[in-house]
Amino acid sequence: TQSTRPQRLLGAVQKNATRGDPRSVVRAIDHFCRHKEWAMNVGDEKGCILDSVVSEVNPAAVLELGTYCGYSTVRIASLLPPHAKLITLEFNPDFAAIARQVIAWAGLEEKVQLVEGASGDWIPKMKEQFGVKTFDLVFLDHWKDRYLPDTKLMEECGLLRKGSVLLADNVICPGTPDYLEYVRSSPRYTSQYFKSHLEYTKVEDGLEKSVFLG
Ligand SMILES: O=C(NC/C=C/[C@H]1OC[C@H](O)[C@@H]1O)c1cc([N+](=O)[O-])cc(O)c1O
Ligand SMILES: [Mg+2]
Repeated sequence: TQSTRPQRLLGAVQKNATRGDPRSVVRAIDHFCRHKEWAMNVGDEKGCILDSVVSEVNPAAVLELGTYCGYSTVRIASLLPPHAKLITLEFNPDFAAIARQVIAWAGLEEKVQLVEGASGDWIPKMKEQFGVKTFDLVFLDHWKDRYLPDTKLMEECGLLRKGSVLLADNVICPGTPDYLEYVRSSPRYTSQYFKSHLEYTKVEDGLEKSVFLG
């Protein structure tokens, strides 16, 4: 039977990356996506911006919305201080199954909790299920029409504190216009756009970094 693109991406990791070496996993996925098959990872160019924000925030608690194959999960987790935790939500069970193996190949299972299900269902349960108080950093990379409702939900559930950083992928392509309008016009956020390109292409895209002011 025909393999899926995520399965072929995992194969490229297992073939070309070194077990326990997150940077080699990132490099193997980028090579696969640039030279074999495009896939919707944040990619190397926007990935560098992601790395710089993670390093600047130095978060103890991170939430990622939209795991896909675990590329950004590995990038983020590889930069976390000891005892820091990353919870990543993925709705699609096939993607989740691949991501678990990519995260394991990178040797980052201890730092990552992958949760399968819908963000709208899980966000209200974060505190009781995972003992989370607030998130220092949230990376939004899931369905583009869920960025705004899920951000409002995180506010309502008290998951954001003064200084929490939201970093959103694809604010230009595919685009998240309602989210962008909200974080840029709300007095509760200070927002900054990092211009870049859609992963592995010359199409404009960018990341929006928004600091919650409490
Ligand atoms: O839809 C995107 N991401 C959300 C993914 C949604 C699907 O994967 C996770 C979720 O379970 C759903 O099945 C996306 C799309 C493009 N794109 O160019 O179409 C580029 C990107 O960086 C993206 O994150
Ligand atoms: Mg994306």
